Amino acid sequence: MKVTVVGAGAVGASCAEYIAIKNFASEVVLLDIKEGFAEGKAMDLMQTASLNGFDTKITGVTNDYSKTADSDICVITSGIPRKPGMTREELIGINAGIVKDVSSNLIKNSPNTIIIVVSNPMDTMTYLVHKSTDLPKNRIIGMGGALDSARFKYRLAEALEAPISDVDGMVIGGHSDTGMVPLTRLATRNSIPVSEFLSEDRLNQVMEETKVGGATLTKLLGTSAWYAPGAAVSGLVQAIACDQKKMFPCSVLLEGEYGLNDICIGAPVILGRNGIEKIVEIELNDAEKAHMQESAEGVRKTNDLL
Ligand SMILES: NC(=O)C1=CN([C@@H]2O[C@H](COP(=O)(O)OP(=O)(O)OC[C@H]3O[C@@H](n4cnc5c(N)ncnc54)[C@H](O)[C@@H]3O)[C@@H](O)[C@H]2O)C=CC1
Ligand SMILES: O=C([O-])CC(=O)C(=O)O
Repeated sequence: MKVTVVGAGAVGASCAEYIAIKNFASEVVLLDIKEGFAEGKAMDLMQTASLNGFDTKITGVTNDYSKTADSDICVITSGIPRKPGMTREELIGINAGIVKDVSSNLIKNSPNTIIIVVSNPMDTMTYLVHKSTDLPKNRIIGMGGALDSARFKYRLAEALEAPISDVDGMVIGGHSDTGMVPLTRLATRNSIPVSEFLSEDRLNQVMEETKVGGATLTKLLGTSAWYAPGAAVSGLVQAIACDQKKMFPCSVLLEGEYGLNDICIGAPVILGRNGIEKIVEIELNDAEKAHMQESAEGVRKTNDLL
């Protein structure tokens, strides 16, 4: 199993590290445009191999796509991150050109690859890969919901004063400060709806904290987060590489599901060796449906800027 990660910055390197530590891939290629940067990150990571007990071979290259040839999975993290006070959508001007070029170079060298898009604004970048390449829809996956759901569980556990392993929950919709749809109605602690333990006000607070999860970290760090994003990507990569048939909310091209068409937005999917093997349609209540529609309108506005 060969995985390429484009962008050896904060998220790309964290993603390569988690993939290596989980020890399921034979090879990870890190590619960056900055001279020597990916080589340096790869060497540093390889020097953790004997300490962390992994056999994955990590190599770094400067913009040499021939070294990415025949990758089973390619992750795109290249592009600029936001600074405090910015929205993800403001990154479109620079990141759209980067994602278009990078995806085209990747596919030339790995025509059978599955692409995972991370660069922001992620739903629109995922849509751009659909529009600008011939890859079938099951092989283009946007990573956002897996991260947002992890943040949702963190906030739920905090409110419940419970360990995170007691908590389950999912966030669908757009990966934006206003567009996320945390499904509080379906969230549980050990199969019991969290509404049994938390007031509506507290649940609304959890929902709001989840939606601005990325912005909160950006304010604290001065740039956006990388550990949880890297871990979330590694989870998707592992589900595909190991044919796990795991369910994650991912940005996926919808063709009628959730009443939406011609848009990439977060919905639960089953991930296995073919990439997106199924889009799971769950019954939403009226408020959740309205929230999802509103979220889609936001994503479409950003898509219109392409
Ligand atoms: N979807 C999600 O949940 C998340 C998305 N992100 C997004 O991921 C992207 C990367 O974030 P960070 O790693 O923090 O940024 P970073 O600045 O640390 O790393 C980005 C890397 O991309 C490289 N790069 C730029 N243009 C390139 C090109 N044409 N080819 C190859 N490499 C190129 C840069 O040299 C840099 O090393 C941002 O757009 C950020 O908003 C970040 C966290 C979560
Ligand atoms: O907040 C950002 O800009 C980066 C990101 O998508 C996240 O951490 O959720």
